Amino acid sequence: MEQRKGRRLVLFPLPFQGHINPMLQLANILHSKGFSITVIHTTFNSPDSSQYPHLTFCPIKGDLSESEASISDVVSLLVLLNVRCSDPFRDCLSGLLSEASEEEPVACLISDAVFYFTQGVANGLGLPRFVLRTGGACSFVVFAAFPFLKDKGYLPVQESKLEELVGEFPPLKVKDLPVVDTKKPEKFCQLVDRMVNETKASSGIIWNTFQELEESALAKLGEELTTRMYPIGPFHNYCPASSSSLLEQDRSSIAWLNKQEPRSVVYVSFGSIAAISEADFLEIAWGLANSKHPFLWVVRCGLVHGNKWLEKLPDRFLEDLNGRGHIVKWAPQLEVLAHPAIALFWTHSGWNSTLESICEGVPMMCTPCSGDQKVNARYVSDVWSVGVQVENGLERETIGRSIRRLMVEKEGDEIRNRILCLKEKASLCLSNSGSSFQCLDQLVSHILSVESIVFHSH
Ligand SMILES: O=c1ccn([C@@H]2O[C@H](COP(=O)(O)OP(=O)(O)O[C@H]3O[C@H](CO)[C@@H](O)[C@H](O)[C@H]3O)[C@@H](O)[C@H]2O)c(=O)[nH]1
Repeated sequence: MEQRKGRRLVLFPLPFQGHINPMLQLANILHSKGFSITVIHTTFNSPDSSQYPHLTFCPIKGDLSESEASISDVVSLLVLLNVRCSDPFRDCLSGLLSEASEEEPVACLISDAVFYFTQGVANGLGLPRFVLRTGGACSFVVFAAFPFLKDKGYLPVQESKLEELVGEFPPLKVKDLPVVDTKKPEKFCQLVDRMVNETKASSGIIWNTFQELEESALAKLGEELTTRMYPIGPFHNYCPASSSSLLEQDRSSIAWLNKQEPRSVVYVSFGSIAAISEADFLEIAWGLANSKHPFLWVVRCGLVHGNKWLEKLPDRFLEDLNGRGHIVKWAPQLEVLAHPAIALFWTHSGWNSTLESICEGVPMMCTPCSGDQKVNARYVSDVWSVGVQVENGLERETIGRSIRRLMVEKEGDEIRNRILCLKEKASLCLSNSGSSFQCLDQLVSHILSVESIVFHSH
């Protein structure tokens, strides 16, 4: 722990698991650098403050009503959050600024890129805002190019062009563009534009990635943006365990893994938001059962459209597998990926899952569902070559073939060797002279320098 800096930072995570985890990891990292931290959060999906006694938590009120919180269209939900949080967030932040002691002034706000409204609030209060982008740089490059992609006719995506290459963004195909299935595609484009523009207007962008992984995407952004960038990830490698889970992690996963052979298990999880059809659910179930490999499968409540949990699983499905399959509602994913029994991660390619898999050297089988996941999956399969993608629909035969490619065939060994190299780089970048280590020091200096401007203006 470094000497206290006498400065407080205010953090504001977007209230979803894939965004809360990296923001609270960042809170820990900056706390260890000597800053005091206040986390402003919504009451919707509020983090468990008891896990973080060293941080101060400040809930805002009146963010989402119960019926609003259950809106299933993710774009509508994100836009609504930006509207509903605006007033209570401003009140909360200005309260914190006026209460702040002279010995410990607030240096800056760090908020999620998707909370675009916070840039205006910070400007109004004379407080510098840094952005945390929880996704990768590779997808952000594409989001930033949405106006260009519209001009060129790639967007909105046309069914007949799905397999075409997007010439300006190799190796992306039209089907890899990070669009979201929504009733309001226009609203989605506006959301992306606002996220990108307000991020560009910020004092700096903090990335949960590392230079060696996304060299070219970061370089491209460096040419396009004047905003300073700080790739200081992978965040979760700084501190051992993530305790920001909104759902209870089922420890039976580890007890079950302890009984499996080394490097034998397929771990299947599609993150905290993705939902799949009943038909896909059954194909996955049969694909796993037929593969003959042991599997640990996270089936979240609500993962299958219109279902509570496992009601559509065929009768005696697990019993007939004689212990070869284990299903939980939520797993301690970091511990699972680090377990020696894990051979393969079948993922929806959320950015956190992708990074976590790289850091443990676990090859990936990708079925992206939405948004940035499609870009991440293409990078996993075609740029870093550390996994394969199950393309053109989920069918038990193609699932079986993909599992075999990774578990049995020579290609699988090559993929494993490549991801072990990346794992090594992910750990080196945090060492004393590593790229993320150095960027973190630069970020700390930058935060300390912007603070002095505000300090005098208050
Ligand atoms: O059983 C589980 C499953 C997941 N996790 C954790 O939950 C997080 C999930 O994050 P991620 O893999 O990024 O998936 P999403 O929850 O889908 O994340 C959202 O946020 C990401 C970061 O912005 C985006 O890349 C995704 O597209 C978006 O859906 C990870 O830290 C996992 O370790 C668990 O702890 N237990």
